[in-house]
Amino acid sequence: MSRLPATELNPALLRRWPLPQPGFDGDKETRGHVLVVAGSAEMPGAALLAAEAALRAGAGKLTVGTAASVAPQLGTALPEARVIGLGETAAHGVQADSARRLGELAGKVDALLVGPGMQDEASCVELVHGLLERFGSIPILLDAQAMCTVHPRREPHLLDEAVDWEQFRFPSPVLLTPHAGELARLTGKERAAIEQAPHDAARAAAERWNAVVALKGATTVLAAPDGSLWQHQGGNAGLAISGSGDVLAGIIAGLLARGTTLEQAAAWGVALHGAAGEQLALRCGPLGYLAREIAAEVPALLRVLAAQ
Ligand SMILES: NC(=O)C1=CN([C@@H]2O[C@H](COP(=O)(O)OP(=O)(O)OC[C@H]3O[C@@H](n4cnc5c(N)ncnc54)[C@H](O)[C@@H]3O)[C@@H](O)[C@H]2O)[C@@H](O)CC1
Ligand SMILES: Nc1ncnc2c1ncn2[C@@H]1O[C@H](COP(=O)(O)OP(=O)(O)O)[C@@H](O)[C@H]1O
Repeated sequence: MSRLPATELNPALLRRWPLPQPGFDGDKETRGHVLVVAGSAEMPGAALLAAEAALRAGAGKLTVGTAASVAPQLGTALPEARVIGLGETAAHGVQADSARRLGELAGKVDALLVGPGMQDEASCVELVHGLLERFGSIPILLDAQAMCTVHPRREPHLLDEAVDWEQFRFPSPVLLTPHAGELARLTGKERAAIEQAPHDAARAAAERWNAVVALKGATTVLAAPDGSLWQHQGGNAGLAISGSGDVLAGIIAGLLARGTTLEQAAAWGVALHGAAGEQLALRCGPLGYLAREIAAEVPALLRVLAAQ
């Protein structure tokens, strides 16, 4: 099969791919309710970064599921959210049976993000499988630890002996947002090999797992299971900062809640994140701006990109 080259994700392309816009009389429900399952005792900040970014991308309503020990602080830091405290494992993960509790929200939320700042791979993977069963009809983004669902590093026997991980595929596409280090870990390849051929790596992962894959880096490559391929060049090295990927995941989840496809949310999310980095570099300097400052740039950029 001939392979088409990657399409450049630039403002002109995004203009031809407009985001769903609410009517002037739309209430918050019309812009979507996003559920973010994220954070742990050691990384509560990742949940805060991702969840706030979802609202900055225009989602109307936000619920966060996080480790019970940090839920009250998260609720105080993010008063716009409903925060559900979930039982914790000894290894600081969210207990897998939390999928049942969160499942009460099925039918009430429009997009699901799982993974930023989560710990305990085994419980996380079981939790994700439980969430996939319950939220299969809405768009799902798996980031960070939650991506281990495609191939757990440790203790797969704890999960389901019948699963052949080499054959694992999502029953319907989800969105994955690995950096090269994560994709290396998930595929068993060397990070250098991924970095040398990111287009091939993203496309192979998308086809293998039946996922839309955003392979993050200075150039971010976006691949769909049907072989479609985009790339985004923009932003700057200041975006390579702790928590930046958590913000990107939140922006994309917010766009998904507004009614975009997985591909469109990833394309717009990557472009908005890069443009936010460019704004911050102009205002603050090329390095040293903080991940927590990225999301606040997004509303104005949405206006600019949508209006061009
Ligand atoms: N405030 C917080 O609570 C934060 C939590 N974070 C969470 O920390 C967890 C682990 O993050 P990391 O992936 O940085 O884990 P690691 O720092 O453990 O990195 C894993 C591997 O990937 C490589 N790697 C890291 N970043 C890379 C990149 N941008 N490109 C290529 N290779 C890269 C590393 O060299 C390493 O081999 C995630 O759950 C994330 O959500 C981080 O996002 C930082 C902020
Ligand atoms: N040199 C660069 N130019 C543009 N964007 C970059 C550059 N380096 C990293 N990025 C972007 O910054 C983000 C970093 O995400 P990630 O590595 O997951 O961070 P973290 O895990 O610390 O939150 C990605 O979206 C990546 O594409």
